[in-house]
Amino acid sequence: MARNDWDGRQFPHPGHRRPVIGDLLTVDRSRPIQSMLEASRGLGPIWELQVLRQRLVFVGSAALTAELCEETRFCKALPPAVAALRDYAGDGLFTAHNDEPNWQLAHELLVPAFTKSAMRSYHPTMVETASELFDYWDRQLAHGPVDVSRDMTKLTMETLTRSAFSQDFGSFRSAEPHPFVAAMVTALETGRRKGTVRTLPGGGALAWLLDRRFARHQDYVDDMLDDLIAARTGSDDQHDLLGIMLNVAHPETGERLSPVNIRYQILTFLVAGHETTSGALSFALHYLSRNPECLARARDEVDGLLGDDPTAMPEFEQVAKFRYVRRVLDESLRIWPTVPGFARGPRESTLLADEYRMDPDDYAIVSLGAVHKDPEVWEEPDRFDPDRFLPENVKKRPPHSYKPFGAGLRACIGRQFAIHEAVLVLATLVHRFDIQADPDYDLRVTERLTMLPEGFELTLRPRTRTAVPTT
Ligand code: HEM
Repeated sequence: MARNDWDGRQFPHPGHRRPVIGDLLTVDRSRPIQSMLEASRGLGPIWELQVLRQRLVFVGSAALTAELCEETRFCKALPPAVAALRDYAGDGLFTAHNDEPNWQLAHELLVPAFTKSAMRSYHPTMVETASELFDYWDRQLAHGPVDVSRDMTKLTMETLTRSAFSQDFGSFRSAEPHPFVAAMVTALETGRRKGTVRTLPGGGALAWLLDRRFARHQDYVDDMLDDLIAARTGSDDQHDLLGIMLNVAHPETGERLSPVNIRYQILTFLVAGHETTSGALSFALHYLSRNPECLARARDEVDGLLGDDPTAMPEFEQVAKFRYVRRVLDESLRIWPTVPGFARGPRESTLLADEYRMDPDDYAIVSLGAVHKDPEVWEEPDRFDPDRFLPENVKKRPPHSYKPFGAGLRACIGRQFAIHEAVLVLATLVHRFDIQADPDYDLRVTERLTMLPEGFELTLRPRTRTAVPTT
C-alpha cells in the first residue's frame, strides 16, 4: 500500500482534527465524496484528509492537475479504495498495477476494440437496447413518472452485457434486475465496504467476516462468467469483446489473455462502464429538464437530422453530428464527473509545483469536482452552459482543465463507447418524448461506485408536433 507520507509535509485540512480518528467526523458516510469536497472549500489547491490510518492528499486546481497529467513524470496510482477491488477484478485493466504484464497485454489487445471506428460494430446493439427502453417506457406512460437513474442503469448494463458477451438479460421485460446484476452489485458493494473497514483497527477481521457473509454473490458471478468463457472457448467468432479476448493474439508475441484474466476484464468492463455512463445520462437529463432553452436547441438539432418520425433511430455516422447534444453531455460531466477523481503518483522522486516533494509511494487524488469548477478557468462554474464546449471556447482553456475520463496511458479505454452510447440515447430520447421534471425536485446525488442523481423522476409523454422540416 502506498505510504503517502509526502516527506512528512502537512497540507491544509478541515478544522477540528481529532486524535486517532483524524478528520473522520468531516466525512458523511452516506455521501463521503461530496462531504469531503465541501470540507475542502477555502483550503487552497492542495489539501489533505486523515481518515483513521489513511491519509488522502487531494489537488483541486487545473494547474496542479496539468502537472500530474505529465505522463513522463507521473502515472496512475492505486489508492486503497481502488486496490480493494482487486479482490474481484484482479489484474483487469482498471485495477492492474502499471508494471503488471497483463495490463500491457490487455491494453494492446483491446485498444482496437474501443476505437471510434470500432464503435460501428456496437452501434446496432446500442440502437436496439435504447429502442427496447423506449418501448418499455411507452407501455409505462400511464403508470406515472419514470425513475431515471434506475432505468438508465438498466440500459447501460444491458448494452454492455450484449456488447461484451452477447448476453440478453431482459432488463425491460422484468421489474427485477437479472440475478447476475444483483449479485455483481452486492459483491462490489462488499468490496467497497471491505476497503473501508480495512482502515479500522482490527479491520482485517471485519473484512474477513464480510467476505464470509457475501462470498456466495461473488462465487455466482465468477461461476457464470467462467461457464460462459468455457462455452465460447474453441469457437473462432470475434463478434463481441469476449470473442476478441478469446481469439485475438498479440501480433508480435502471439500471447493471449488467460481465462481468469478474461473474467477479470469482463467484470471490469461491466463495473467501469455501466454506472458511469448511466450517471452521465441521468445528470444530462436533469439539466435538460431544467433548462428549456437547452432542451429546445438539442431537439432542433436532432429533429433536423432525424426528421419527423419520433421513433427514427440514427445511422452510425449521424451520432457524431449531434454536436449540441454532445456539448450537453460534456457540460453535465463537467459539473458532475461520475468518476469523481483519479490518483497519480510520481515515477521517480520529484517536486510538485516546484515545492512539494513526492516519492514513488506518494500519490495525489485529482478531485474532479474541484478541478472542473476551478474559478481560474471556469467563469460562473455552477452555471450549466453547454456552449463552454464550443471548439473555440475549448481552445481558450488551459489543457487538462477537463478530465472526466482520466489521464495518460491509463485513461478510460471505454470513452468512445460511453460517448457514442450516451449521445445516441440522449438524442433519440428527446426526439421521441416530451420530458418534464417535478419542479419541486432538488438534485440529490447518491454515491455508489460512482455518482448518480437520486430520486430523480421524469414524466414522459410521446412528443406531439407538426411536421418538422428535414435539412
Ligand atoms: C461516462 C462514462 C465513463 C466515465 C466518466 C469513465 C471514467 C473513467 C476514468 C476517470 C478512468 C481512469 C481511472 C483512473 O485513472 O484510475 C477510467 C478508466 C477505465 N474505464 Fe472508464 N469511464 C466511463 C465509461 C467506461 C466504459 C463504457 C467502459 C467500458 C466499456 C470503461 C472502461 C474503463 C476501463 C477498462 C478503465 C481502465 C483503463 C486502464 O487503466 O487501462 N469506462 N474511466
